[in-house]
Amino acid sequence: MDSNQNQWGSKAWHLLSLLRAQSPLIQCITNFVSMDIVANTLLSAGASPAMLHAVEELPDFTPRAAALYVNVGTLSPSWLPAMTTAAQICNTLHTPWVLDPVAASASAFRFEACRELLRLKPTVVRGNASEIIALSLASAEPNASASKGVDSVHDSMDAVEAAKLLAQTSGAVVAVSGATDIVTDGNRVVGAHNGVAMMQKVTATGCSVTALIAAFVAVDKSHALDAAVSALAVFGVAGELGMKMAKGPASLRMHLIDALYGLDEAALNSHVNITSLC
Ligand SMILES: Nc1ncnc2c1ncn2[C@@H]1O[C@H](COP(=O)(O)OP(=O)(O)O)[C@@H](O)[C@H]1O
Ligand SMILES: Cc1ncsc1CCOP(=O)(O)O
Ligand SMILES: [Mg+2]
Repeated sequence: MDSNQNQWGSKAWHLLSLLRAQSPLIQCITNFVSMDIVANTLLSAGASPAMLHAVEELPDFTPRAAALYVNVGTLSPSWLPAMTTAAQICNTLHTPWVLDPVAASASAFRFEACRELLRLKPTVVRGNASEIIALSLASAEPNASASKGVDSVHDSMDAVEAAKLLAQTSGAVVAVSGATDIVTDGNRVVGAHNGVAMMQKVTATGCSVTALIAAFVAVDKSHALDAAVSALAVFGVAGELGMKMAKGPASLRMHLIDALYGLDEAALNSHVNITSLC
């Protein structure tokens, strides 16, 4: 193993250890499908999740969160003001917040909501390749043929230039999940090669890894790219370890969460596979 791998392994372990020690409160405004697995992912990693989305509660609650996670998966008009208000509170308090633009191009309403949220300066945006490609285009209209609902029709490597462009125009660190997870700040591009294909067969694994990115950013606000890469690698390693015990998607879900909870330094160091892509 080369020294870069050792450095990434040490960094990812350091951040996971901080997360376990600090147990940061992560406010999640996320879709109905994902609520259970997102909360269990955050708990097993050491964070403290809370699913709150009533606008009336935000002035009291959002300032207490160490990070905010916003996910538009089951967006409705009544939820959007909660998302934008919570993001604005975070910006005022310099609290990091992370956006998951699920199915960004599914409809004009959702596409415009994602663009409005992007204007509120998320710290990190994590999507699959189709979502990131859709959002990076200059067009004011979504291209419906460029995606299939919540699932990607592109490989993550197809989205490298789109991710760089989106990072440059939004100011966010942009992460694209897939066989290779890609993370860029518009300049550096890093690839995390962990995970197993079966993770795509468990609903809301993408939502879960975005929430995990929020937890990692909560414990290292000033290094969002490193935190995002580490979270993606940790989740991918948990998937690899979980897959050794799993018989299919349902048992992978259970074993991935168990593997994340039990992940130790030796296993993380020996599995982390992160490279610089430019
Ligand atoms: N072909 C693959 N090989 C390994 N890991 C994968 C593969 N596809 C997706 N993953 C992993 O599954 C998780 C969810 O990613 P993805 O399916 O791209 O997100 P989404 O659910 O938002 O479409 C990520 O942790 C990603 O690294
Ligand atoms: C199936 C589905 N429908 C609306 S949100 C959602 C979950 C999407 O989760 P992910 O983006 O992690 O696959
Ligand atoms: Mg998704």
